Amino acid sequence: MSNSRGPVAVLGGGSFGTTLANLMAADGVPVTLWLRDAAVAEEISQQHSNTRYLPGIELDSKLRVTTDLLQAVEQAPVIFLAIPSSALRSVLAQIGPLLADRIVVSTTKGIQLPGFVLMSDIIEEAAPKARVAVLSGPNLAREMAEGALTATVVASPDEALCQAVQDVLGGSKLRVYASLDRYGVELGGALKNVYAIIAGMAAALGMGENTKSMLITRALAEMTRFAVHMGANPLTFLGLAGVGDLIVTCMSPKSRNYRVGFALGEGKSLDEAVASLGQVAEGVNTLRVLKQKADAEGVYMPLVAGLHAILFEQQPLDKVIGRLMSAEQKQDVEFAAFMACTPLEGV
Ligand SMILES: NC(=O)C1=CN([C@@H]2O[C@H](COP(=O)(O)OP(=O)(O)OC[C@H]3O[C@@H](n4cnc5c(N)ncnc54)[C@H](OP(=O)(O)O)[C@@H]3O)[C@@H](O)[C@H]2O)C=CC1
Ligand SMILES: O=C(CO)COP(=O)(O)O
Repeated sequence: MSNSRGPVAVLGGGSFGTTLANLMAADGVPVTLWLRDAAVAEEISQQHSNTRYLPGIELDSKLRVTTDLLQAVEQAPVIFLAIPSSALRSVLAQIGPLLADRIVVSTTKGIQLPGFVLMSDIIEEAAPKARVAVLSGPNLAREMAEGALTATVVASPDEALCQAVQDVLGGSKLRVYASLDRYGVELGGALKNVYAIIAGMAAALGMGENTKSMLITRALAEMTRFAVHMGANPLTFLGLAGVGDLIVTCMSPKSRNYRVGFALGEGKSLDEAVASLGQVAEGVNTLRVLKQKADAEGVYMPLVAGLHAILFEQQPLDKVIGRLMSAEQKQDVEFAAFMACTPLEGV
């Protein structure tokens, strides 16, 4: 069934699934994109476009598409998942046993209830015998689809698995770095969405460049503090899946989470902001899950608490900002103390 460059299946025909599948197809990898909407499948196959999610992008004519989930995964030793976190369980329920011994790569940047469930947890529950990795980095789909150069991280303690994903996905437009810290990479990808909402809000409110820099830097401190508390390697957050992804999502109006924040800063309600987007912004749900977990674990996350207060506790923005600015003044990079006692390998 396998060789070092495919065949590959990509599940999910939104912005990111279409982009990843298209990159690999253009690079000569045999790839099948699965999506549920027959009209979109027909458009991709006949017109080589996906106007719902990537308007104006011409897709490679070698990209194969299907609405038959079993057919997509049957012959693929490597399977990428680009399904929103809220839908991952229902998709995997249809194919779990088929995934035994396959490489399954989650690109989904969300966390789900009950508790604090990562996408890799959901995959391992549905497909206990799959070889699971996560992929994360500064990867705005639209830019990648336009051919901009970027890099990403594939993370798993299984080095052969990482190598297989590097072989299949790495190409002239995309460098794929490996990491052993799957947990840290997955947390980085999910957590930065929350801070992108805050950054979008700050931009809409006309806040200064110093303010934006402070926000991004303190966001990095906060997400690292949480992740280290949970068992991740702090050094992961200095890499592409940490600071790399945080910078791009907090600075770019192409990020859907940033756009939700911007709409909120313009005075729209959360429902209006999400509805006008028409695509998934994982940060809204992640904020709920993260706040609950940070409280339960006793981790200090003032930015998360502040955004939660604005979005879900009806607290006025100026009061929240006032509280953040008057909080006790602490040490900079205090989380670096962990680095001295944390091994460099993945955990
Ligand atoms: N876009 C990006 O730049 C990046 C996104 N990601 C992550 O990838 C994940 C997917 O995001 P993205 O592609 O952007 O999302 P989009 O909103 O662009 O697309 C969502 C896709 O998921 C499909 N979908 C939704 N529910 C189901 C379901 N129950 N069964 C099958 N398909 C379903 C949608 O199908 P339909 O149209 O039929 O509703 C659509 O094809 C997210 O977790 C995101 O954080 C990661 C890196 C970059
Ligand atoms: O994860 C992303 C870029 O790396 C995409 O971010 P958004 O989901 O906010 O668009």
